Amino acid sequence: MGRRTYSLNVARGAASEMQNNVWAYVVPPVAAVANLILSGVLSLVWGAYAEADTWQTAWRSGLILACAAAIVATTWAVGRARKIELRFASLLMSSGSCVGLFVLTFRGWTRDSVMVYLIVMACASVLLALTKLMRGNGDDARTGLFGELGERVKELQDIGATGRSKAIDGRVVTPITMVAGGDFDTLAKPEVRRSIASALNVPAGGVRMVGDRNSVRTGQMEVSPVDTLENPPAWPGLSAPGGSIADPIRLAVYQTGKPLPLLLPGDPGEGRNAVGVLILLGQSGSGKTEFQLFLAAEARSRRDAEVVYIDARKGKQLPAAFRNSMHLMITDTDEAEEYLAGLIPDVSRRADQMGAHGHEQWTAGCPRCPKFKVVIVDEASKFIIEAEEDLVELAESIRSVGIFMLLGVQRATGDRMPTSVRSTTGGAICMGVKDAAEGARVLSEETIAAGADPGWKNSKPGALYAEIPGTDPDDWSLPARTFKPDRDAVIGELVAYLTSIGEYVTAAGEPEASHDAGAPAVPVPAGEPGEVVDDDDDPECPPLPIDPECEPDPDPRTPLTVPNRRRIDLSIEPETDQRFSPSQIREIMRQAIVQHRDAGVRQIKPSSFAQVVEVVGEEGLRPPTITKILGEFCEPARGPLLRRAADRGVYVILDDPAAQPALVGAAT
Ligand SMILES: Nc1ncnc2c1ncn2[C@@H]1O[C@H](COP(=O)(O)OP(=O)(O)OP(=O)(O)O)[C@@H](O)[C@H]1O
Repeated sequence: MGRRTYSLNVARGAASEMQNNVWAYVVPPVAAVANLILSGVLSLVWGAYAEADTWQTAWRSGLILACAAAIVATTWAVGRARKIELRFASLLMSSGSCVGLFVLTFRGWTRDSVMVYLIVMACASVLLALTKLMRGNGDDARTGLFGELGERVKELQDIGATGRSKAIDGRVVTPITMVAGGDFDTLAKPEVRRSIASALNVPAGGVRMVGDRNSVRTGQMEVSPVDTLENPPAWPGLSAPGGSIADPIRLAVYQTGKPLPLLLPGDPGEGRNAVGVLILLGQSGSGKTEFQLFLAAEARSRRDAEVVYIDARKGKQLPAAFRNSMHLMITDTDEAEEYLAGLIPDVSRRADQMGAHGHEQWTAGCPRCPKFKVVIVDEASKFIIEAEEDLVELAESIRSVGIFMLLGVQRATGDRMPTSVRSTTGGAICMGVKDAAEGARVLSEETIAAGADPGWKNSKPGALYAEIPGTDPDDWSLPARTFKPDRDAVIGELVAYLTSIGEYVTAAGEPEASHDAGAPAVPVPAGEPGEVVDDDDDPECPPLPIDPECEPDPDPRTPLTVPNRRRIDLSIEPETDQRFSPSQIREIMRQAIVQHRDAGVRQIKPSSFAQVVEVVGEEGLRPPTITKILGEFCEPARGPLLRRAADRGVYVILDDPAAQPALVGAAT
């Protein structure tokens, strides 16, 4: 008795309430009968059958009238929140009781008066019972289309106001404004989000509360009814092969279907910082390796990036074609430590190089900046612990010199990820971990408070939350997922691209990595600042358009060294004070290359033209000019006569100027 059970099924948009409380139905008729008995007793001792004088009758009836008025008024007031049916039935019940009590007490019982009383009270009891049975409590939160959700919404209305909901990208977005003095964050509590998720029967992570950064009172509730990340999207291919590393890298897709862009360099124009060090947290099996492979392949396919992949644990298990595609692949712990230690002096070298031409930070498209360096360190915990100071120093300094470092870790506990390192990182990506608390080690409080819960463990590999510069902070608590892994396709496309630009060559049938690390981002125009450029104004030889597929030498300012080896007679005699036009210089160099080829020489370097320099003179053929001209000879428009070899600053002389460059297996 007295137990109530609810069964709620909001998913069907209906709710029902079963009432086992029989008192609710018994009390009204019993009370009506008790009231009748009471009126009989009162009529004998106080009312119609008592020998009362006028004064006694007056004050007794006055008292009963006052009590009756109080009962009727209270019934009316209390029933205000109830539906009109219940209010009417309860008012009929109480007023019927009061009128009946008064009339039967002071007029005496007649058959008609008793029958009228009984009929009215029976009617009121039936109405009450019906209302109870059919409409629950008969109040506004009665079972209905939204069941208890209506009650929750009503509660919400007491503390704030909801705006009109909109469906955006598969989510239902509802603006909420709290009452003055209210705090939107109270809605972001996990228990509130969970009860809303439960009421709506959506996944726990399907309810986000995104606060307004400019107001503590306003925000929006986002409900994602369907988990669109259940099936990861198919890999759409490399996002910008041959493009700049400054172009967004497409690695994952938000739950809303929007791509998650990864922008590694900074952009002062847009007020965006370079990422510098990025932490990738995820337990074993959460999809870190696939993420790193995607990222490495994407970065390697950008013309101005140099990619170093460090995986001392299972690097040797990675496909050979992938390993050979990297500029530098390190699979040995000692070598990795040595490399990371060497990055510190590299930072100051790069800073000097950029500072020399007045750049405060790495700038996309700058011909004098070194290539953007992408260093991916899988299983980085070991290095983080052993080289904490070095990593802190790197994290503080690499951002501006065009280095990005990804540190992949499985745990981010204090012993594996010191606060000193965590506080200097420029972003974090959290894949599946044990629970939200583990994720909170790398994600911000706001992200977790808004509803981010990366506790997928390894049940949803590739699912992640990303806090990275260049993304909307409102999206930091929005889950995303990497593309469905397809290593063969990723590596195949990368190798095809590298082959097409001559940076993936094979020797004896085995792929070889190209090693042009440190080369300038784009071809360097001839001449230093202030120096007279020798041929730009020459109408006979307009400068060729810059071809990203044929990059110049790493550092064209390196002075030429004349090797001690057999010279080839070019049959050109130096003429005193003779000045060569740019087109003549090119012709002489072309002849030199052809003669080298005829003599069986397969590769040349800028230093191979020492004899030409003797003829033309240093003024006409400075090192940057030689580099530029050699670059031009790689152009399809100029033959091509050469193609860049895997080794830095080395060019392969092509047998047939019309031959396609960079065929796999071509001689090096
Ligand atoms: N987006 C994705 N969708 C579906 N499966 C994925 C996705 N990303 C990765 N996987 C799969 O999840 C599994 C684990 O991925 P991966 O090896 O990258 O995890 P990991 O975090 O590197 O694990 P470990 O640290 O143990 O190497 C692999 O079978 C991989 O193919």
